Amino acid sequence: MSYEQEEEDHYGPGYEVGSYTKDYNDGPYDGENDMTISTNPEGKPRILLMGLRRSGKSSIQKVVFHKMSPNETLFLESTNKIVKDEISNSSFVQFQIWDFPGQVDFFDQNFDCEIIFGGCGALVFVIDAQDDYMDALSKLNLTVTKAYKVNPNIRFEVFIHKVDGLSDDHKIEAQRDIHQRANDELMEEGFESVNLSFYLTSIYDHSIFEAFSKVVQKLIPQLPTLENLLNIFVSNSGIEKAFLFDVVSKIYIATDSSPVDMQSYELCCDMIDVVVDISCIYGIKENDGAAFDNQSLSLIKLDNSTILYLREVNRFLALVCILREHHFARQGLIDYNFVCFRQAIQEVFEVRMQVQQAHTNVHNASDLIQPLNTVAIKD
Ligand SMILES: Nc1nc2c(ncn2[C@@H]2O[C@H](COP(=O)(O)OP(=O)(O)OP(=O)(O)O)[C@@H](O)[C@H]2O)c(=O)[nH]1
Repeated sequence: MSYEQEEEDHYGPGYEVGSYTKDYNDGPYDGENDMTISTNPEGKPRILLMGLRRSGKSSIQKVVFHKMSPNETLFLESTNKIVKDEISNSSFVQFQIWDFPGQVDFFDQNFDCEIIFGGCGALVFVIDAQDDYMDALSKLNLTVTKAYKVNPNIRFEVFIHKVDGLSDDHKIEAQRDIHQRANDELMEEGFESVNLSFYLTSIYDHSIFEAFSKVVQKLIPQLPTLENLLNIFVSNSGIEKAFLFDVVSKIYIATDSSPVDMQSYELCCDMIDVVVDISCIYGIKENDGAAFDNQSLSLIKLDNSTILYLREVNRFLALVCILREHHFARQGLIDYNFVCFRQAIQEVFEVRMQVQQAHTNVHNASDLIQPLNTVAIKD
């Protein structure tokens, strides 16, 4: 339905929304005591967190996925074995994060590169920008070249981390310098086809959530479909910007194709916090006491004639939109288009579920005859 023809919109308030999501098991579980790890049997993408000691790997994982407040990370102990964390809190955000100890030694015979890098979707390398980063750059080079030889499909993501302590000029300079040195070194060694992406991050602001959103998005094969749906939705509803959020982690798994500015993203994150907090305090506790359900909806009017509008998409996903107040006069149209959008998302889920099911069946069958490290990880 187009923005111009809103007169005819009808939608029923009692529409049924199914959820195609699984229950999730939150919380970390310890990995094995050694470095011999088997591949994830469900074929979920795996994200590796690597970097020197105290660069901030565990803090990132705890803040983004376990709601730890940044100040509490001061008390985190050093990781001395691989910690595997299953992130399955949304149908689209399902992956494993493996947090590596800073002193990991690739030449240790317990470190099986084939298994570790073979089943990996993305490798996040964390560099402490407040420290001298020359050692980190050598380790980055060693890690990337080792991993690339085993699996050239890995996405390499470099977090230039702890930038909260740096001035704006210093940040830009650090990024330029690290970018140049890392790429020059790879070129010299003949790895010119390796592509590194760089992000300036800190756990003390939203930059770490934004960066992780981009890392995760690259692992979602349905991303172009989701972006397309969002583009259609915003252009027909008079909306300026829309984010599809994973509510628990506040990672956005897709947005429309207009550029993302940090302020808009932060506003939307804050809105999710408000909705979840209010629901937790005043919401009616049903069976599972969830603070976010299929009735979740919120509207916030800002004093600059802007509206933030949140709607539940499924048990784990929310759509958060930013629009001008006068466009919200046509709320009926927006809501009707939203119902169409939600329906389309469900169809994407259904297809995805079928593909995953088929993948699991193939995987189970192939387990009998082939070693685990040859199993495809991506959906
Ligand atoms: N200023 C600042 N400090 C941070 C940031 N992220 C992490 N830290 C601090 O960095 C220190 C080390 O963090 P960890 O998460 O334990 O580092 P790690 O890389 O997991 O360390 P290992 O387990 O030894 O490999 C902690 O004191 C954190 O509070 C950040 O964005 N900014």
